[in-house]
Amino acid sequence: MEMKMEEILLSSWFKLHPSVPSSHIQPPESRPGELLVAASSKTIPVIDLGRCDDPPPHDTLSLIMKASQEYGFFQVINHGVSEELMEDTLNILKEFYDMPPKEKIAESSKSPNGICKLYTSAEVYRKDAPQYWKDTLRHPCLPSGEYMEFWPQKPERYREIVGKYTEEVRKLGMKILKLVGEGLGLTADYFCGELSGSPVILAHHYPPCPQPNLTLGIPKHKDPSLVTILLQPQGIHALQILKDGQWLAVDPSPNALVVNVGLLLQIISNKRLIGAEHRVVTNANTARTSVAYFINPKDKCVIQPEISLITSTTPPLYKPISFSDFRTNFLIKGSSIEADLLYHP
Ligand SMILES: O=C(O)CCC(=O)C(=O)O
Ligand SMILES: [Fe+2]
Repeated sequence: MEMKMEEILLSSWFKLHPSVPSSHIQPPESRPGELLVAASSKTIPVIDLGRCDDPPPHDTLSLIMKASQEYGFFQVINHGVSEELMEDTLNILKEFYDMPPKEKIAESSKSPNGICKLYTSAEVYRKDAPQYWKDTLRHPCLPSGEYMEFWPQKPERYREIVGKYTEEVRKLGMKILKLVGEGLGLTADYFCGELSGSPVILAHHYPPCPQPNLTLGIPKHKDPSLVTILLQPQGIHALQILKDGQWLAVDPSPNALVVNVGLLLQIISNKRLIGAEHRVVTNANTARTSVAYFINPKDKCVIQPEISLITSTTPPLYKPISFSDFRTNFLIKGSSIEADLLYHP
């Protein structure tokens, strides 16, 4: 029997189960075992962007490049996005997820082609595979405001707050991409045009889970973006990154945003920068809402190693692919698309 969307949404039914249903139990090798988790003192770098203009100017740049080479992940503080706006954005999304299922679905189903939508893992992952412990609201957030007429209108201030947040976080993203461009020896505006022309927002909601050791919020993956900027609440250690075979928990710094290199930037930089693998674990006590801002190219952009980074000793590692093909393949295969794009797997 087909289930209705409002019955599928995890945020609607999780309270009904005192234990994790078999559909959501991960196989033993994917479970968030304790053994691989590094000591909590070992975490990703925190970079102070407020010092950007301090001499010597290259300090921030070299910290960003180093973190992007060694971790593919860092947190930024004094990043220019207002604390109040960050709090308002997390709160409005919590309010969204607290609405009755039918209302949530109606508010996120306004676009004719499903570009703005609310989904649960059953819809994007194979239905016969183990499911993940989250729901996601996804929609474009173009600087031009295009598609905003399809965004939720409830909670009442959704468009105002998320519109303002995505505007501010874009400025931060472009600042970081300019520094990365400079660090790679490219022109300052290398990433400014169509390569960063199609940002989207993914607002995730992970309800409390009665048996966190059996489930995952998001499985191990690299982001299909140039760069992702993540807003997350304080006090919950849910995001983990894979570094040298160990899972490192990201310890949310006060008022920080998390920045990570996506697979597209790894390809364009011919692997000078790495898109680190990461995952999200669940917890028994507190619901977690996080907001990922993906800086994505326009569909027609061709993603390939930048020619000026190719030398006789550093030949291109990846085959060219249009972003629209990349996106379609990523939906089917996930991060394993990386191996398909290699010239010499
Ligand atoms: O919720 C998080 O902490 C991470 C989300 C994430 O990895 C993603 O949206 O790709
Ligand atoms: Fe991710």
